[in-house]
Amino acid sequence: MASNVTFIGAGNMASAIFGGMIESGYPREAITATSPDDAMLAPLRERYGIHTETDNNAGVANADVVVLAVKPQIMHDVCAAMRDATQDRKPLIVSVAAGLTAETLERWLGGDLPVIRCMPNTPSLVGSGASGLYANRLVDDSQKSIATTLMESVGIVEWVDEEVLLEAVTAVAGSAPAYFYLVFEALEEAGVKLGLPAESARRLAVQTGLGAARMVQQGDADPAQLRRNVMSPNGTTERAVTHLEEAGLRQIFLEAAEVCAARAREMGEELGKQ
Ligand SMILES: NC(=O)C1=CN([C@@H]2O[C@H](COP(=O)(O)OP(=O)(O)OC[C@H]3O[C@@H](n4cnc5c(N)ncnc54)[C@H](OP(=O)(O)O)[C@@H]3O)[C@@H](O)[C@H]2O)C=CC1
Ligand SMILES: O=C(O)[C@@H]1CCC=N1
Repeated sequence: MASNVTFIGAGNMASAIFGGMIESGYPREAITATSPDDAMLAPLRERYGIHTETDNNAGVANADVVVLAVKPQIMHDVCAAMRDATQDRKPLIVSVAAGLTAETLERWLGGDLPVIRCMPNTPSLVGSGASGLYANRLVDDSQKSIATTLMESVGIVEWVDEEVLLEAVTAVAGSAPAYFYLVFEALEEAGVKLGLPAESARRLAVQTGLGAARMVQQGDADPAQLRRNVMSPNGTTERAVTHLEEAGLRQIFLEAAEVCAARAREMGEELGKQ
C-alpha cells in the first residue's frame, strides 16, 4: 500500500511535487496538503482530488511521510506547533526548505526522527526538476526509496552523503534556474539591441538553451566538446566565447555559486539558533 504523504504548506514546491506524484500514478487518496487558508486549498482539492487540512496536526495524524514545504523563516513556529503530533506518529520527515539542517529540524520537532533534506528547484513544476537529497542517521533504505520516488516524479535526483553538499546543490541546481533566466533575459536584450523583435529574440534564445541542454543530456559529448563543435576556427562563436572568457565568466559563476552556498549556510545558522 502507498505511504500516506502529507505536505505542510501547499505552495509552489509542494504542488509541483504532489502534482508530479499524481501524474506518475501515485494514489491521490494517499496525499494530503495543508494550509491555514482553505481558500487556497479549495482549488487543489478540485484539481488534484487530494485531501486537505487547515490544521497541520490533523495532517500529520495519519501521515507516514511529512513533507515540510513552508518558507524557512516560519519553519520553527510551524514545527513547534506540530511537535506532539509528530512525536506520536514518528513519520519520515522530508524538508525542502533552504538552509535548515536536519539537526535543526529534528530538534524543532522534538528529536529522534528520520529526516531527509531535499533541495529541489522550480523546474519541478514542469517535471524537469533537479533535486539533491541527504538522509540523517535514522533514515532506513525503504524511506530513502520513498523520498527518491517522490522527487523522481518531478525530475532527477542526486543523493549526497554529506549534508554540507546540499549547499553546493543549492548553488548549481536549487538557485540555478534563476541564473539561466538571467542569461535568457540578457540574450533577449542583446537580440533587441541588434535589431530583432523582442518576441523573436526570446524564442530563439530559449529554444537554443533547450537544445543545448538536450545535447548535453544525451551524453554523446561533454559540454566543452559540444562548445568546441560550435566554434569554427576564427569564426563568430570563437570571438564571442573568447570575449566571455576574457570578461571572467567562469570566475563570476564560481563566485556566484560560493555566495549562494554561503547564504544557505548563513540562513541555516541564523534560523537554527531558535
Ligand atoms: N522557490 C524555489 O525556487 C525553491 C524553494 N525551496 C523551498 O521550498 C519551500 C517552499 O517554497 P515555495 O513553495 O516557493 O513557497 P510558497 O510561498 O509558494 O509556499 C509556501 C506555502 O506555505 C503556506 N503556509 C504559510 N504558513 C503556513 C502554515 N502555518 N502551515 C502550512 N502552510 C503554511 C503558504 O501559504 P500563504 O501563501 O497563504 O502564506 C504557502 O502556500 C521553502 O522552504 C523554500 O526554501 C527550495 C528550493 C527551491
Ligand atoms: O532563493 C532561495 O532561498 C530559494 C532556495 C533555492 C531557491 N530558492
